[in-house]
Amino acid sequence: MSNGEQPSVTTEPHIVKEEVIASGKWVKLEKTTYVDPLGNTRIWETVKRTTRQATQADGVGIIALLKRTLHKDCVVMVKQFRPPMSAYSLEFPAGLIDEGETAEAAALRELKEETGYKGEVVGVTPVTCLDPGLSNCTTQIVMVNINGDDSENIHPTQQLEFVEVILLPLDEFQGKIDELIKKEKIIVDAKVYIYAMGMAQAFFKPRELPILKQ
Ligand SMILES: Nc1nc(=O)[nH]c2c1ncn2[C@H]1C[C@H](O)[C@@H](COP(=O)(O)OP(=O)(O)O)O1
Repeated sequence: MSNGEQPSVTTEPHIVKEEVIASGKWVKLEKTTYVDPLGNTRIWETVKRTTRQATQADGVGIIALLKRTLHKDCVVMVKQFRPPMSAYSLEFPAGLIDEGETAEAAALRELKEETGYKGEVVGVTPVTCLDPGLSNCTTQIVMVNINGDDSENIHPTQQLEFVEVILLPLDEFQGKIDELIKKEKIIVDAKVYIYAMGMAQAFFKPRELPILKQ
């Protein structure tokens, strides 16, 4: 608050009711009635997927690292036309988790379908939200290593003809994305660009300082 006073929080915020306003095959729009921390009853417009299973997350995103002898490690990316954006996007391979499927199994299945690569899971995030001001959609990001020297991965054949696979070297990830954006009309997924900025920080090596302190 501008006068330095704290608002008097009296209530644990909670949902009162959820009413479906419109529903399609894949998504629905709900009117969410909730009580805010000041005890006021308010309305929020919420988007949900109709496909949510008993699994904790709606889908997975896959950070797949292609490792090959005598090559730089590359991140396996996909470019595809996304109707809601009316544009091509650059994303990590991703997809919805099927009923009864684990995030790890969904990641390996989607990676194979979208890129043709067979990978090995090396890590998985907790359930994370994607756009919490708009929707309850959640994802788990699965880290996958691909042995590019394996005969199965030398000429990978993808099953989705409208998905283009793009390999970007990990140590130049942000620069290569910036080059792509300059060259073609493409929208980059926020998860991808944030990962790229994190990688740029991780690979940044200060030259001037001989002694590094924390
Ligand atoms: N919001 C959506 N609208 C649609 O018309 N169709 C949709 C939506 N979300 C998913 N899908 C369809 C498209 C595919 O046929 C299937 C599975 O998609 P999946 O591969 O799991 O996920 P993405 O790669 O992220 O599209 O669902």
